[in-house]
Amino acid sequence: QWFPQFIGGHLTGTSFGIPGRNATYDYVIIGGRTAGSVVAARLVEGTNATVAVVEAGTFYELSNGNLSQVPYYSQQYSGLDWQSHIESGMFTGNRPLHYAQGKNLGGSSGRNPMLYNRGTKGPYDLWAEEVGDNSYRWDNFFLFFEKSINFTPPDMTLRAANASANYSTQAQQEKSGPLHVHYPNYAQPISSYGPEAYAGAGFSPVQDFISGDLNGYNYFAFAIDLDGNTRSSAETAFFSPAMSSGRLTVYQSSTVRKILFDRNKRAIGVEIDLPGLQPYDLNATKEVILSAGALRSPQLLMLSEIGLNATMSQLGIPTVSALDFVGQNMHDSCAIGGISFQMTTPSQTSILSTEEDRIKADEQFRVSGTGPLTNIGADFASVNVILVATTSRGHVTINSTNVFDQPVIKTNWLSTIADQEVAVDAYRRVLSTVENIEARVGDYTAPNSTILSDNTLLLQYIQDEGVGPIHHASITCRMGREGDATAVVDPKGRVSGVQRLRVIDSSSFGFTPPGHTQAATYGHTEKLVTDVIRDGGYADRWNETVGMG
Ligand SMILES: Cc1cc2nc3c(=O)[nH]c(=O)nc-3n(C[C@H](O)[C@H](O)[C@H](O)COP(=O)(O)OP(=O)(O)OC[C@H]3O[C@@H](n4cnc5c(N)ncnc54)[C@H](O)[C@@H]3O)c2cc1C
Repeated sequence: QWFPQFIGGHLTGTSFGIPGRNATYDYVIIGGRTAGSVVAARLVEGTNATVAVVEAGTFYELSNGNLSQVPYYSQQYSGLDWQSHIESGMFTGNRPLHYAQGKNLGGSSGRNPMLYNRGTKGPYDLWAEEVGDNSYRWDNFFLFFEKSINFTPPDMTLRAANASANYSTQAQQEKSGPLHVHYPNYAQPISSYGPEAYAGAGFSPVQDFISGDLNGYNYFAFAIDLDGNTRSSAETAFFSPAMSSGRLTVYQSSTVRKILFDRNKRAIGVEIDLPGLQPYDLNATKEVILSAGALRSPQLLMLSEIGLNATMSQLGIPTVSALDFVGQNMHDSCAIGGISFQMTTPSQTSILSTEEDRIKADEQFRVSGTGPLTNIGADFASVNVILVATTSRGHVTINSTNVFDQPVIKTNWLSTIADQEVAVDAYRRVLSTVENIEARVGDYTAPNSTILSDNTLLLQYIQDEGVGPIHHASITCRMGREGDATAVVDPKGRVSGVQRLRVIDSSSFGFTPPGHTQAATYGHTEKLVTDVIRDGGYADRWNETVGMG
């Protein structure tokens, strides 16, 4: 049972840094979300170092309670988000669009709808080639995926008989990590029509979405903890358990304004802003690790004098390291809408439309861990279209020296002919699945058949009304081979031109595999933190405690 006043077995308040007071740690981590939580936990486990995490948000269990924890409500939030917007443009019908990024311990893993999948094999091999490090090859990288997760097969005694999910024997063996990956105890009624609909459109079943093949249909797995059927996040799985070590200190609701360097360009700490207090410093005797995510890691590098000379000189920021590609090269998936139609089965929303339904579902969730609240509302027959391997590239930059001002985000979705053609073709392909859904009633409500039959009109419709974020930004501090002038970090995540500073998060990928990005972020972080530990001289202890050769 969850007691909100306890985090990781401690009263809240234990293991917390004292705001306003300078302090010194071996490692200072900026951002306690997905990557930052994993770095903190692995450093505590694999070293005897002291570690501080500075996070602008707080524990989502405290600030957002059940809404963050119960799968069905997982996309509702208050105060957990940075409220960023992307620059509107012709490819998004000039609409202002919110771009979510979690602001809490556990990060976007505490704010996302928890889908867990891993991308396909080839792109990992490409990542390895791009950066000249074979650790990123699928066969080698698998070790890092496995380290994070604890897989549980679907419980078919609780799911409906016509909602069985495939999973591989490989998945079954993945039991040693802290992040729970599981199939909900309830499937959306429409999903039972999925196999027939997708097979009719020429797709085949895949054994799961974590073994390196995404080309086919199946149910998604989610980061859900079977014990309570609540969200399993980087905070619950990694961060909070690590707090019991006594060597992990968290500064919550605290925003890093700047990374500090000595005259030899060595990162020596961070400057923190907490409203109502004078700024104060945390010193790092070994390294500063930047894990502020794909939108805010480049922002913080630029505010810390690392980036494109032209941008920074306009704002009067001097340069410690002139790196032209900070914030450039942003890879991002985008949702492009879908096809709406009426159906005879209950939908995600209609199933809980009355007060009585909600009370019943709540009781079912609490008493037996079953029912609609265990499911986020999307299985595999929701007819959303997402471009997962895009060729359009965006960027992130700054127009202010204040960390509390939003970074400028330009996604440029659908700006290449290739992405435009795939978008139109994807709608056609989806159309052929929808044709086969027996539960569909009548014609489509949107887009109408005139638009659907004309490529130009359809593309315009997608740009004006369909395209939007699914929040998978990455590579804004791109990893490249040592000496690559277009890269920001090397294959160990070390920032070029300075010392003792690494970027470990989704911004420092070398290539973004198709699919959702949290599994790649967990794997990438597990890989880079082994580099931190080895470079810190802790290899022996690491091998002994974690068994990594
Ligand atoms: C709404 C949403 C839905 C998503 N859905 C899915 C999904 O279902 N499946 C999936 O696989 N992926 C999903 N993703 C993507 C996935 O969650 C991210 O790719 C992943 O969490 C990125 O991790 P990260 O560590 O790079 O960044 P984040 O998790 O964003 O962590 C960055 C942390 O740094 C903190 N921070 C930033 N600046 C500062 C500062 N100056 N000082 C202190 N702290 C700072 C932030 O508050 C944040 O906690 C989703 C993302 C979002 C936002």
